[in-house]
Amino acid sequence: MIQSDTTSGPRLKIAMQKSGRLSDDTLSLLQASGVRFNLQSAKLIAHAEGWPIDLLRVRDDDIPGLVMDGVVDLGIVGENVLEEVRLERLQTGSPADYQALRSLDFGHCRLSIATRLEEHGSAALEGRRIATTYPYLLRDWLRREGLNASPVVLTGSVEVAPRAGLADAICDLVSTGATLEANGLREQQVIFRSQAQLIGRPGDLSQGQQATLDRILRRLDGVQQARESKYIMLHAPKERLEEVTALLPADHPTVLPLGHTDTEVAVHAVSTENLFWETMEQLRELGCSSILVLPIEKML
Ligand SMILES: Nc1ncnc2c1ncn2[C@@H]1O[C@H](COP(=O)(O)OP(=O)(O)OP(=O)(O)O)[C@@H](O)[C@H]1O
Ligand SMILES: O=P(O)(O)OC[C@H]1O[C@H](OP(=O)(O)OP(=O)(O)O)[C@H](O)[C@@H]1O
Ligand SMILES: [Mg+2]
Repeated sequence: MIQSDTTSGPRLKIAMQKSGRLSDDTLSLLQASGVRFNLQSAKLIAHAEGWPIDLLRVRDDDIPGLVMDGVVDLGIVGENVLEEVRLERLQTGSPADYQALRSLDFGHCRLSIATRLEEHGSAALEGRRIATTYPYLLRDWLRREGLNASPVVLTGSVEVAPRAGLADAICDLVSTGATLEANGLREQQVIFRSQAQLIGRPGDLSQGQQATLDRILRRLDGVQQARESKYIMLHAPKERLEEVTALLPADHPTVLPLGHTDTEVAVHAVSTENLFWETMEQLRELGCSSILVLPIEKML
């Protein structure tokens, strides 16, 4: 049978974390791109409404391998897990290739070595035991630093290991630092920085799958761009217009006449950065009024 449209042929399979830190942001991003799923909590697979896309909801640790083995076409996963699995697979001789498609600007965290408050510096790690869920990333860093220390592999509750006498230090994810503080630990060294990534399997997709992916990527870019942008609106005195536009973080503001006055104009601009309070105050000093900074939902 000849398949001529993008809705026939193999569907695009995307793996995402079923339940955890990345789940809500992943679903929100897909939803903002117009890809919606009717999720039933017990089900592993969900079908997108009106798209040839299936969503597989799994443990985040399984996502890189599913992509690298070509079991799914796309995956959304933290770079920390991605790199850990890639290093492990390189050592065990399993397929470890993938395509990095987009950094998604959520799930920001860092993998850090932490010791008890009274200890200082990474030199103190020589010959010590370091508890971690990321032995491959840790060993890779120790090798590059020329340090001899022994990873103690734990699957959870890494932060209690020093208190429990299981290790002298830990190597774990940090975001706000609250977990370290609550456990009397001090962050000594960041060894890896991470955010969520969209990755693709190695090899070519079918024509229809590629068309679906291209469409999603364009929309994701639009969502990301919109999230980073603001719509600025204000009324400006005509005679200070040049000074006003020079202050705006935007290239080509639109200038419109106002019905009720000849001395003022409306200025509208899309800015790729936020408008700081200081700039708003300077605009006020130039005689601007009704200064609004609005979020943008979509951009194409
Ligand atoms: N405190 C944090 N702040 C921001 N992002 C984080 C934080 N902790 C983890 N992450 C990111 O979110 C990912 C998932 O974290 P989570 O704690 O949900 O994983 P998990 O417990 O291993 O889940 P799973 O049950 O899927 O294996 C991490 O691999 C990391 O990329
Ligand atoms: O620096 P903080 O903001 O305190 O974040 C760090 C904590 O967040 C993650 O755990 P999570 O809360 O996801 O729970 P888990 O360890 O049970 O997965 C990570 O494993 C740390 O324990
Ligand atoms: Mg996990």
